[in-house]
Amino acid sequence: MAEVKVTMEIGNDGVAVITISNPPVNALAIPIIAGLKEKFDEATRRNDVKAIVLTGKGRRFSGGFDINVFEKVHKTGDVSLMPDVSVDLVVNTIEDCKKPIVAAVEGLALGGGLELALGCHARVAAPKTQLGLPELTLGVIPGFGGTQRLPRLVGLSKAVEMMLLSKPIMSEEGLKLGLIDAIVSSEDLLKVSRLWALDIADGRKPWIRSLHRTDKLGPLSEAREILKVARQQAKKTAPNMPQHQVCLDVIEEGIVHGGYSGVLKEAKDFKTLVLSNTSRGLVHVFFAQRATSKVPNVTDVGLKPRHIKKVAIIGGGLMGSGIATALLLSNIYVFLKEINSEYLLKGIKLIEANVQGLVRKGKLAPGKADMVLSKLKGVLDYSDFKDVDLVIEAVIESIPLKQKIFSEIEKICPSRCILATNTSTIDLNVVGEKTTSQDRIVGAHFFSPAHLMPLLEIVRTEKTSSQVILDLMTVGKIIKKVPVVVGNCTGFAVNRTFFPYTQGAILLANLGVDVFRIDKVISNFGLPMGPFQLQDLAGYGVFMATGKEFFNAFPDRTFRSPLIELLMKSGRNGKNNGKGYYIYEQGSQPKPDPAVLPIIVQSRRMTNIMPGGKPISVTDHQILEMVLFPVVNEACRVLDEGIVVRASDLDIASVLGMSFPSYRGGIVFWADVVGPKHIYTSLKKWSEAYGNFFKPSRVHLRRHPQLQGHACKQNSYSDAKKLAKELKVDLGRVVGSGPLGRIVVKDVEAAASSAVVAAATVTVTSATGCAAAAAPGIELGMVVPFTIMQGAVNRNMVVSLSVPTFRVGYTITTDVLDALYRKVKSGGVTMAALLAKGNSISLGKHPMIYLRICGSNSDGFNSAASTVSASIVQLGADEQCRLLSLDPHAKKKISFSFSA
Ligand SMILES: C[C@H](O)CC(=O)SCCNC(=O)CCNC(=O)[C@H](O)C(C)(C)COP(=O)(O)OP(=O)(O)OC[C@H]1O[C@@H](n2cnc3c(N)ncnc32)[C@H](O)[C@@H]1OP(=O)(O)O
Repeated sequence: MAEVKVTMEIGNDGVAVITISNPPVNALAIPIIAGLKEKFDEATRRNDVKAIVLTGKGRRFSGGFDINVFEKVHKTGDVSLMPDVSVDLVVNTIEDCKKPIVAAVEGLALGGGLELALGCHARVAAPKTQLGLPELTLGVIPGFGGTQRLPRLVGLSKAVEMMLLSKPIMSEEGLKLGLIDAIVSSEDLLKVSRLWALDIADGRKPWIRSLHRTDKLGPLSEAREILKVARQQAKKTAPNMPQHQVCLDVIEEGIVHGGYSGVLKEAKDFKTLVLSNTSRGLVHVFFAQRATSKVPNVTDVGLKPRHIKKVAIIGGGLMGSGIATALLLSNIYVFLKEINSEYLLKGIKLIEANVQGLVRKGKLAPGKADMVLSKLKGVLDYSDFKDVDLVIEAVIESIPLKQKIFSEIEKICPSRCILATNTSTIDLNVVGEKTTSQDRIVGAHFFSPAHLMPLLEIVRTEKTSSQVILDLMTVGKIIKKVPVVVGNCTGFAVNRTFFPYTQGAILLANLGVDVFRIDKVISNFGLPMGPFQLQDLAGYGVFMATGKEFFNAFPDRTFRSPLIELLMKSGRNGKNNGKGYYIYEQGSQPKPDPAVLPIIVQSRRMTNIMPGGKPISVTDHQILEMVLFPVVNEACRVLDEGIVVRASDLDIASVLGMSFPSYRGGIVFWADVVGPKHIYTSLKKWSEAYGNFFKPSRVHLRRHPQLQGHACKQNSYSDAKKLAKELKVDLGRVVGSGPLGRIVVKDVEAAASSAVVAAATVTVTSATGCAAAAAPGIELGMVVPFTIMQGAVNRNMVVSLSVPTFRVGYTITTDVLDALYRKVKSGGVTMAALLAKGNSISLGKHPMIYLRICGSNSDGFNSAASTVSASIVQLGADEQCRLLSLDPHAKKKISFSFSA
């Protein structure tokens, strides 16, 4: 691990170069701040030092104050962990230093990094260096004097814009604004900075203390006007976030009472904001987003991403054209395939419109549009698919059509080619059923509009290879998406978690609550629109189609309402035809349509769920909870089934896929703040009053410690911790079953198994309800310790059986399982079928284990199929597997289809 340190070198010219070294971004960690203080003090003291240059190692000046310290403050509530940098280091040590200090800035100077540079007496930068104060995105304000010095260097308007929008500028613009004094090549940066510092020392260049300047602030009345407009703007754009208004107040303090007074207020208000829930939520999102890049058995097994140069998209509709646009914008060649020239032309036009739209919004230079579009080729057959690296199918949600396409592309595309589907609901095993390339099949679930929405849900099955997942994650990053790897289930992570969102709102409407009030409550909470406006936007057809999937998958907890059908019958189709719950007219905001109310009344009559036939009386707060708690309830199930790698992945997915407010930290984080107990008791109360839709999942209670995240991390026994490290299990996701909820070895083993993608075809449970201790061998009639076996078997599946052996209580060589699979694969037997057969045999041999149908109870052990099968491999029952072939359409039938 690279050392976190500050070094100082003194040259013969009498210039001390102080260098920050804390890779990868030279964050200002506590030891760095202490090191800076020490080196600056030493340089000031020493007679052989005439001037000082401050720089960062590795061509990055600094990414700002160490955000990990915020996290520590959030966990402990101890704000004294924040050192006094602003006055002690930046004002007293740097700005008021008796020797001139020049910042040599390269790569990036963000947040506290830029603030250190602002405290220096001049700034020399390399070309294309990012300069910004993005602290507001973390729920705080600049805290090392940035609110005071930036306006004094670039003027008030620009400084307010940079801070409130958290938008960095490049050094080229910085030079024009006066933030940077000179731009020189990277090679000359230190040389020029040293000379600059000496020039200041010798009076050839001005010695400027930014905090003392007032020339760019303008008259007070003008400044007040700028701040007033900014306040009004922030009220609209950031209504639930305190840091915007505080930032403006602090700037005003400095303008009215002087820079030093502003610095003091800034430091004080910064400490208050660090402790706010907004900062907790945003800092959580910062780390959660970065954590999505770390996928066990994918990103930590030494695989290298392959280069994806050419991509074929099948289907030029809204999704296909959006995905194509995103790829083209990142210089990737795209073949867009349609079934006839009319559709193809339409698809190409949509892409052109997307690109032009970006030009209009200033997001793409006009000269670049042609270059982007030159990488697109429309095709009507597969002849260009022979050397593509990735195919993304984006046709309508029809199983037979998708199956046909996949069996065709499997034959045409090279064997290395990734075969991806953009389905939002259909089981991937079903999509790939007619192929033998299931290891290359993966879900690439984009969100509409695909060229703008940041989330890419990567859906893997138990057969998708790690290499394919890694490649798709890499493409996702290249096209500037945040890829989140999830498991295969109805709706995957985002749609599955949020299906109760619209349903809850419709249920409330049927209970007599006004739909426009519900929308208002939700948008006041921070989502960009309420659930009814969202239905209008998505189109009722989409809503009906996905709704059906959820009704089928989770009949125990879906609410059926005729409302959407009634709306459609009345000629409404949402935004598509300008008429939904709202009226949509060109150029104006959607207006609530009172004419929709009789339709809602009709729906209420038909569902007849209002207690005593009267609308229920609820507060706005209750409305919010009745819409969102069922979502939390489903999130618990999604976590429990291991659909996401870690709880925070669901937070990111909810923020980026559903626009859940980032300052609330995402759906799981928010639930944690609200309190799992309150959520559980509320759901229980409502389920008693209004039915099963609200029934708290059985996993909910078990998940309490999990929702409290870090709490359980500190509450695990050391042997459990050791095992978690070995099995790469995130303890934050583990439910403790030991005394006082502490995590014991057994819990880690169980988590290791369920964290991996759900094989999810069958669930198994033990009649004893818990795992037995590890046995030295398996014998007839024994209770199979499946929770112990699960994790190991699954992990081995996921790394494509590349690990030769594993040990879990006793040793089984995966070669055996591997060899067995190879043997039966050619006969059309899938791994799932093999495992299912294993189950059935185990079932016969071990009476203490029984199977249940998947979906009938989500509290089962999803991945146990593999476990029990491992025992079968051990018993050498291979010849019976040949006969089987799994029909993924009929997952539910699996447990009936095989007899021991
Ligand atoms: C008092 C002060 O006013 C308060 C502050 O300074 S608050 C901090 C202000 N600074 C920021 O907000 C910048 C935050 N960082 C970023 O925007 C981006 O990381 C970046 C533009 C610097 C670099 O982006 P990129 O090259 O894509 O790398 P990215 O993956 O984001 O980060 C690399 C690693 O550095 C870490 N990192 C980045 N900035 C960090 C910071 N300020 N503190 C601690 N860690 C940081 C990331 O967590 C990540 O760690 P990981 O590899 O373990 O996941």
